[in-house]
Amino acid sequence: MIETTHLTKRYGATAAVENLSLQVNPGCVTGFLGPNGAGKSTTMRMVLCLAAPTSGEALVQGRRYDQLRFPMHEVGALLDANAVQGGRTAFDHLRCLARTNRIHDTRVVSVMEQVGLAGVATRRIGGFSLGMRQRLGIAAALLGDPGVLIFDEPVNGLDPDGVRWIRGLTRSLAAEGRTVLISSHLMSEMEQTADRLLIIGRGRLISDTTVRDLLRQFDRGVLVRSPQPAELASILMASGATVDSELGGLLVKGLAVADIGNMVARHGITVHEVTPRNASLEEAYLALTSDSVNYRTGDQR
Ligand SMILES: Nc1ncnc2c1ncn2[C@@H]1O[C@H](COP(=O)(O)OP(=O)(O)OP(=O)(O)O)[C@@H](O)[C@H]1O
Repeated sequence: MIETTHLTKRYGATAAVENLSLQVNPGCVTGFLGPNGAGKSTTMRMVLCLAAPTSGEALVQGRRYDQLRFPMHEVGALLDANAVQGGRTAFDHLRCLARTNRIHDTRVVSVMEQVGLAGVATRRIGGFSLGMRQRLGIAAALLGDPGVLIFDEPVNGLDPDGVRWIRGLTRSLAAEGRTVLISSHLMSEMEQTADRLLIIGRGRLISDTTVRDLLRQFDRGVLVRSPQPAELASILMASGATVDSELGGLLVKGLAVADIGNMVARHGITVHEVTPRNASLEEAYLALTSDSVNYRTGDQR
């Protein structure tokens, strides 16, 4: 588990992270979302003791990262895939890391296979594409078989096959009972990968929710078309739903599709269409974070 309590980081007048208290639990993929400059990377860096909090604390498995004796066995992290020495081969890079935590070479071979880099193990990292570096960073994170994984923008630079691979990998790591925290700007990807969402803006927690609950919160109703609109509307409204005329039909809020179906069947009303108009995660996210965006282009104002 990852836990932060009143975590704060200031750089001069900039509050990168402000009084952030959150928990990231095992057994599910937690998406860490927020606009540019929201404080995601700074939070992750404080969890990994790469940046010192101005106040508050961040713990992994109940301890500060710098108190862990063999940290790679407890926490694996990918923060910046380019933070590697280009002159080393992929295998040597991982072997050097492995030795600092007494991890055997056989594990290096096995993680290289797991991330699909076995065929380029003896190539220098300097010639790797961003996607290959991301895979290498993930291999490094997995070396110690840790219970906690922290990935900052892991799908950056990955092709669609790679994106799908990360999705499967993170979901299976979570299914094994690990704690998995991923930051990303790709909402469609998060919709498919994450169970829980921690959304921050300007360093503060905006929402601690699940993908399902967030989508429900921004539910835009169900469009129902019927040749008996007035009769249908009064039945739906009598059950507490809100009904508006829209797009040549009725836009119903406050009732699920199944409830509407049961109701029209019970009252013998003919319907020609029942379409849920779900918000996408991207729409819900944009609505939630619209007040927290730091960087906006002229045409978005
Ligand atoms: N070393 C630093 N010195 C000064 N300011 C910093 C430093 N690191 C981060 N910041 C500032 O802290 C704020 C949060 O930055 P951070 O990189 O954590 O955001 P982020 O959510 O990861 O953004 P992005 O999605 O763009 O990667 C920004 O205003 C950034 O400019």
